[in-house]
Amino acid sequence: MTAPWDDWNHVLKIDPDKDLPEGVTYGDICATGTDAIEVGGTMGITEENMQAVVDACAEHDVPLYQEPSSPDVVIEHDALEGYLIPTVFNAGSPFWITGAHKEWVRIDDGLDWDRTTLEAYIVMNPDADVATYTEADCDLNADDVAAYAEVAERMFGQEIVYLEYSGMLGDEGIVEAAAGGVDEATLFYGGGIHDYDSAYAMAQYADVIVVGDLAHEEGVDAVRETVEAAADA
Ligand SMILES: CC(C)=CCC/C(C)=C/CC/C(C)=C/CC/C(C)=C/COP(=O)(O)OP(=O)(O)O
Ligand SMILES: O=P(O)(O)OC[C@@H](O)CO
Ligand SMILES: [Mg+2]
Repeated sequence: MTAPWDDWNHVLKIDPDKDLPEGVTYGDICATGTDAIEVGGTMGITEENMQAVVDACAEHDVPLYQEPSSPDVVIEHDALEGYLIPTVFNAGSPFWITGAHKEWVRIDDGLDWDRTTLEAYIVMNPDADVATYTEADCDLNADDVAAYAEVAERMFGQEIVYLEYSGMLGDEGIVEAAAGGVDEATLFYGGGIHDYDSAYAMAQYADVIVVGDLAHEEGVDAVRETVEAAADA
């Protein structure tokens, strides 16, 4: 079975709690050539700010996915292709592995499983909000990361393994190890991508690179460079 992300190289992650640079519109963001937009962040996420970003991107021609940080910010919107739901394999509490998901299933009896896919996160930057929030054990070497990736795919049938360095550029050796741990699963890499070279370095090993803060801090020309690198790698 093929999934949309089998054909992706590049994803933009738009944080509804952050502004765009002066003069940049959501239309500009959607026209960067990225393969898809994920709307999500760790802190300061509400149904209202999620809705506002999806509304602003809705009329533009790019696949839109919501990446909720908790069940209470999940929104329904005709413009959404689907939901990418994190599960944090190296979280300090099972709440972030299955607990939040159990709550979501319990409260939402109309949950649209056909449009829902999990992302098996391995969180690597101890200083990122997502690491403190989920109390992730980021003290992992290349073998640990490769093994988590293999466990995600083989034991838990995960289609997407997400190596998350949010806020810092990852170690190439670790990204290579993660790629070695998966067979069929799609490897997403995110964190610290800020130009062509950093994008290329990560995209050599990852199937899909995710670019976040650059869109909020630098704008569309910088993002376009990373789209180009992802296609070249
Ligand atoms: C069951 C449902 C619907 C949701 C639970 C989903 C889980 C387990 C969330 C925990 C992990 C999490 C908060 C993921 C959000 C996506 C993410 C990693 C965003 C980037 O975060 P940072 O870059 O650290 O945060 P900011 O940029 O917001 O500071
Ligand atoms: O903001 P950056 O560091 O680009 O990280 C992207 C993404 O992986 C965050 O979840
Ligand atoms: Mg971030």
